[in-house]
Amino acid sequence: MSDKKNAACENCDLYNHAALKKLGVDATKSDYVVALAGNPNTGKSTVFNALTGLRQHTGNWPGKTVVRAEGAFSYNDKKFKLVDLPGTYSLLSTSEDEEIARNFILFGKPNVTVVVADSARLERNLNLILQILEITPNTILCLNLIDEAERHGIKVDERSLARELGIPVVPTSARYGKGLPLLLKTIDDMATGNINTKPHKISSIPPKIETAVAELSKEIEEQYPQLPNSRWIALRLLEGDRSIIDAVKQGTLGDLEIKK
Ligand SMILES: Nc1nc2c(ncn2[C@@H]2O[C@H](COP(=O)(O)OP(=O)(O)OP(=O)(O)O)[C@@H](O)[C@H]2O)c(=O)[nH]1
Ligand SMILES: [Mg+2]
Repeated sequence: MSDKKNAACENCDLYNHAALKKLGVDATKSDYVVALAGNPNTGKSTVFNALTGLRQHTGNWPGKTVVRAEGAFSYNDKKFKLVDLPGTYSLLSTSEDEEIARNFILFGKPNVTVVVADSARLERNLNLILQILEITPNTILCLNLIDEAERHGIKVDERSLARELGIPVVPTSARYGKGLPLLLKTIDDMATGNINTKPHKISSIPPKIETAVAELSKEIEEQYPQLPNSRWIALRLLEGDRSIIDAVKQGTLGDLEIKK
């Protein structure tokens, strides 16, 4: 093979996919942590199984994953712990599985959060995507079920979406392994700091509230220096989020932090 041919091969999907090693449940001593979040029934566990080689329960009804599952893969000689979260429509925990998902995104400090969305029902997925962008800039949108969307004549303009959201958008068809090589590469690039995002933020907050948020987040930071996202917690407290208020009252906010 000529050098030119080799160089082309190194950029092709197949080559990059070959850099993947599925490591099953052995998630010890990982270099990076990656969370899989998203609405119920969008294919999170299907992506998880494809990358780890494990067999998390999948099926065509919502609410299959009820606790978080952990697995691992290595890619380009780096070890990634992958965490499959229960499906959730929002981060304002109203049920136990939503709380599990929210707590991990908030306190598990994942290096990368992949939001797996249903391309055929993108609009209803956007609420959660925007909420996650409020918490972490290290987010990738995985536009899954692209085959289903095509079947329904829906074409998503992923470039415009990436520009509007300010994060990478990767179309996939996880059940058929399509798009996963690019997803892997994007996860790797983001974890190693080679991608800068500019996440879309929900419209600005009135100055009075902004002052209150700033004061409150300063106090939270002093009380709980280990906690990331003190601003997000301050916003939830001002909004009256019951589970966060209770955690502060009972002095268990720090306990929400998840050990890696
Ligand atoms: N056609 C098609 N089906 C898919 C694709 N990805 C996943 N599925 C199917 O969609 C269904 C749901 O997949 P899961 O991986 O269980 O979804 P989940 O997001 O983990 O669901 P919860 O755990 O309930 O939140 C399963 O029947 C999968 O086989 C895809 O790209 N195309
Ligand atoms: Mg699942």
